[in-house]
Amino acid sequence: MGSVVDAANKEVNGTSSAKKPNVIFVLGGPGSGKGTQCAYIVEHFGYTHLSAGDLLRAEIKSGSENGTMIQNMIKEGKIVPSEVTIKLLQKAIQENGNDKFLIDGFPRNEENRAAFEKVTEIEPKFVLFFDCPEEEMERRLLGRNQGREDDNIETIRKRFKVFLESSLPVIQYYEAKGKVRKIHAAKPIEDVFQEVKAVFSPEAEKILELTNLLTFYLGCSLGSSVSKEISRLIDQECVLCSTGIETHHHLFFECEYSSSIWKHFVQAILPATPLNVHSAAAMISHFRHPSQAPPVIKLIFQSVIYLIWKERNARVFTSASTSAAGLRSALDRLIRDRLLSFPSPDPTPSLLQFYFSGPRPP
Ligand SMILES: Nc1ncnc2c1ncn2[C@@H]1O[C@H](COP(=O)(O)OP(=O)(O)O)[C@@H](O)[C@H]1O
Ligand SMILES: O=c1ccn([C@@H]2O[C@H](COP(=O)(O)OP(=O)(O)O)[C@@H](O)[C@H]2O)c(=O)[nH]1
Repeated sequence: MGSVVDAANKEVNGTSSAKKPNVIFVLGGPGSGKGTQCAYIVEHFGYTHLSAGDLLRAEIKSGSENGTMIQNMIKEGKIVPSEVTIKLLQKAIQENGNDKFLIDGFPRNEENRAAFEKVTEIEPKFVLFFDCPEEEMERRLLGRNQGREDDNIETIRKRFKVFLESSLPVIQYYEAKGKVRKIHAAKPIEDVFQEVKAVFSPEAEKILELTNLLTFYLGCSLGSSVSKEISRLIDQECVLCSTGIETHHHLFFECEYSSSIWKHFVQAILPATPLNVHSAAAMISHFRHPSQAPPVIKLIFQSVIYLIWKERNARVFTSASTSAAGLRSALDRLIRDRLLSFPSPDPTPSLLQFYFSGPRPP
């Protein structure tokens, strides 16, 4: 077992992403507080802050050949051509010794996003989205007082329009991938940072790792709403076993209740009980089995995590609870129903037949 996990960990760490910097896109309307919160994140979590707008303004000041073009675009609230901004961002990343960056105010449209991904081959770890009503953003920008040529009411209105028409679709693109962490940004600075801090907490990092690994290995995510809800877990006594603190690791893998669910699939389908997200990933990636195995295993992992999470919520928010045996039966039904809807590969046996070669609930 150890060797399989080691091999998979090596594979996870050895992917090209290990050499690539860790990037978080910080998005939100003009004046939503991106720069302000980035300064706090830098101080608390050691990221390097790269503001695309600041880099463009520095380029104007440097007297570069693009300076006048950039200045005119900013004055009009328009988006500077991708190649100019991406070159500046790439240079800033390369010149910096850090390996984790907040990219603030970029990508501002779909073209920015696609070009950045193509040129740098960097996928953001997640997108921090500061959601703030226009009236509040307008008030803040008019009071910003940094001598910016674009902080006048006429340009501000143009920037809002560009944000709605061009930048929101980028946020929606990442939302569909379960990567957006939305922050309610209309509150006082310290309150906003409390929300930001939760996104960067070790537990949130772990669940991000869990969902990213599952996405990576399973080829599909748990769904953005489930991932978002799971990331809100707070440390309290585990409602499934009442004997541990409900961390993600405990809830999904260590807890007696959960491990009894996993054990149900051991022997016939899974080689061992997954101990953590890495061993889960290892099993998925190193599974040597007939062609039917990968989709079935993928479904088992998704279904177990989903039903454990549902059971946890039922216990936290209602008085209902299901025994481990009851959950195993529900899981069995869920998996069979899902497998019935899968197209059957040739030649037989079907996915369902493969699943039935495993154990049945007692
Ligand atoms: N939560 C907040 N409440 C009130 N004012 C804020 C808040 N966050 C930022 N500001 C102020 O609003 C202005 C715009 O903030 P900034 O961080 O520059 O926004 P952005 O980078 O999104 O354009 C600044 O003057 C800043 O001090
Ligand atoms: O990737 C970027 C970032 C900024 N800008 C330009 O720079 C201006 C100011 O952007 P910044 O992020 O500094 O400020 P915000 O509008 O978020 O307050 C924008 O309106 C755009 O004209 C751009 O073209 N591309």
